[in-house]
Amino acid sequence: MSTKYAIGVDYGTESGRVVLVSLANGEEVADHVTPYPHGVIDERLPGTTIELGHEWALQHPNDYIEVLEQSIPAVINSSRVDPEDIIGLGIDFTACTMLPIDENGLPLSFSDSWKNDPHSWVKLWKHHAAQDKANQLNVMAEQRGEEFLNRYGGKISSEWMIAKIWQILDEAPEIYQAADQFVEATDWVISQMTGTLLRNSCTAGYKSIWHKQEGYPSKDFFQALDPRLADITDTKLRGDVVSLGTKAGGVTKEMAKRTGLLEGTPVAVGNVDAHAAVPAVGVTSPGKMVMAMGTSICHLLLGDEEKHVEGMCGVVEDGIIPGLYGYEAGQSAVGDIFAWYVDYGIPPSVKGAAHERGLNVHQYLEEKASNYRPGETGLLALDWWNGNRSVLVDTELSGLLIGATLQTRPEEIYRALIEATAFGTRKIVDAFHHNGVPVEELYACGGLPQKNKLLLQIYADVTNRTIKVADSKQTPALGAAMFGAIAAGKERGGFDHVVAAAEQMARIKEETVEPIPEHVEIYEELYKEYSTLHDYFGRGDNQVMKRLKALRNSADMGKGNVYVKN
Ligand SMILES: Nc1ncnc2c1ncn2[C@@H]1O[C@H](COP(=O)(O)OP(=O)(O)O)[C@@H](O)[C@H]1O
Ligand SMILES: O=C(CO)[C@@H](O)[C@@H](O)COP(=O)(O)O
Repeated sequence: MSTKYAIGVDYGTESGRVVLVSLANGEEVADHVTPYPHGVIDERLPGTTIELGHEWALQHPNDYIEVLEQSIPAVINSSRVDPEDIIGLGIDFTACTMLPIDENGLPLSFSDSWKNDPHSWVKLWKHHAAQDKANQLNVMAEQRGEEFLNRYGGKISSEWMIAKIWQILDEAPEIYQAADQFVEATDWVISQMTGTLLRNSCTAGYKSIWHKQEGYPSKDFFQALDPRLADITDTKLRGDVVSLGTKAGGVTKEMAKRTGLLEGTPVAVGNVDAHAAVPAVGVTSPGKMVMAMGTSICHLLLGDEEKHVEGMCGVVEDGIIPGLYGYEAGQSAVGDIFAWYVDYGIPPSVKGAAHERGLNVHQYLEEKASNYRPGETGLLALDWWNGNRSVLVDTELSGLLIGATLQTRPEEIYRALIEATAFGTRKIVDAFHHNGVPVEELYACGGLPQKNKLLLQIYADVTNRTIKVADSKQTPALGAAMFGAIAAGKERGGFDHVVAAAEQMARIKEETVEPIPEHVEIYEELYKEYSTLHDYFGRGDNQVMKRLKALRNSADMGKGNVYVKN
């Protein structure tokens, strides 16, 4: 039999990345990136003057289709692989990235009647404007002693499906009414490729409070939350939930024409970006935490039993690898914090100096920051520029930098920001490790490990653990391709289980990043300081961050420049 291939599509925050992968050894034969034409929509609706409020983040559904149309032909053409030999396709996506669709499966934002209402658009994972709804949901669930809350670390996040839907219902009841269903973007894109809409168990489990045995929370719970939500799971969230690797269908004639794939090529049900990365680095057993490091960090871990860990995003049976419990936690901003600093925080002289050296600003600051030893900057930061996902689960928290003096230099702040994100990861590692879900080793994948060596060393030092690094440019896409090959099945040259796919295709570098004992010692001291600040500002002793956000919101309302629904 000739070599067989699969395609994996990774839908990130800013772009979609497509890889064409050999099923013989996981080699990425070709890859192509399509930046989303509309990017992250967080100021105003495209082509209008309709302004969005703070914490809003939307996307354009057509951008996702653009990725398929641009990048799939590009990888087929550059690899010269015969489409006959491309036996399957899988995708992974940011999540919960959700949208309302009509009876024909079309996004409401495509309709002239609704397109000027921001609530008809895709709400990106980092849309944080539903925090109020998440708070109310958490209070209600706790008062009623809802069991499900334990599976989500004690709190449901505002980033997730129910809070986002409830915000729509509250602020735009007409959009709620008009929506036939609310779906994850990952499921919607698959429906556009195959003509079949199925909900995958990964996003349903982690983002929509669905449980393999118990299903969604009870009608009683939704009734208590808001009587208008009572039937939601039978209506707007209806539909089969199927496990990862299930074949959703074959590529339609129309999509075959637009992508160059053969009609009928098997397509797997949708998956989540970070979760797809786990088998792609060869992790199929407990004790190994995978960090998908990019705009944000997602931390994924496997276990034999269901344990409850403070502030984790969720534990879902079969959620990552069938047969095991999959745990997820995360940090809502990591690369995004460095991007913010580089875009808004540095003087022009740094840009000029970087340019002269032929480096981008990140590379320049990394190089200069590498000359400092741990503790030498005298700085410490809290990494909450986009709120705290784990372990505090509070998007209303914000960033903090302490220790700045007239001598403080930009590269020192850059280093302190990296260290802060490493301390945030250490909180997550400790939360699992001390609650019966051991973390022995770390695996790094995503864009950051490829871009910043200093960052990886700091993470190894702060967590005092060895880090293994993915040997793949597009790890989630490689994982998605594995699930595409599972959808195709063994008889067509694919696989019958993800463990078999991982054994053959996973890619990890030989070289590891080891903690440096002298650094570990100093970071242990700094971590104690971080923990004090973390608890003081994050656990209610000092609510200054929330009061500041409330003041900012009132000021904005006064100026009338926040999107407010009548
Ligand atoms: N040299 C660098 N060091 C640290 N962060 C970087 C560097 N270059 C880019 N970044 C950050 O990487 C992030 C993008 O990560 P990537 O994994 O490529 O994308 P995504 O999060 O969309 O999957 C951006 O937030 C950007 O600020
Ligand atoms: O939350 C999840 C997955 O559960 C991610 O999709 C989200 O953090 C976005 O990931 P990226 O930072 O774009 O890689």
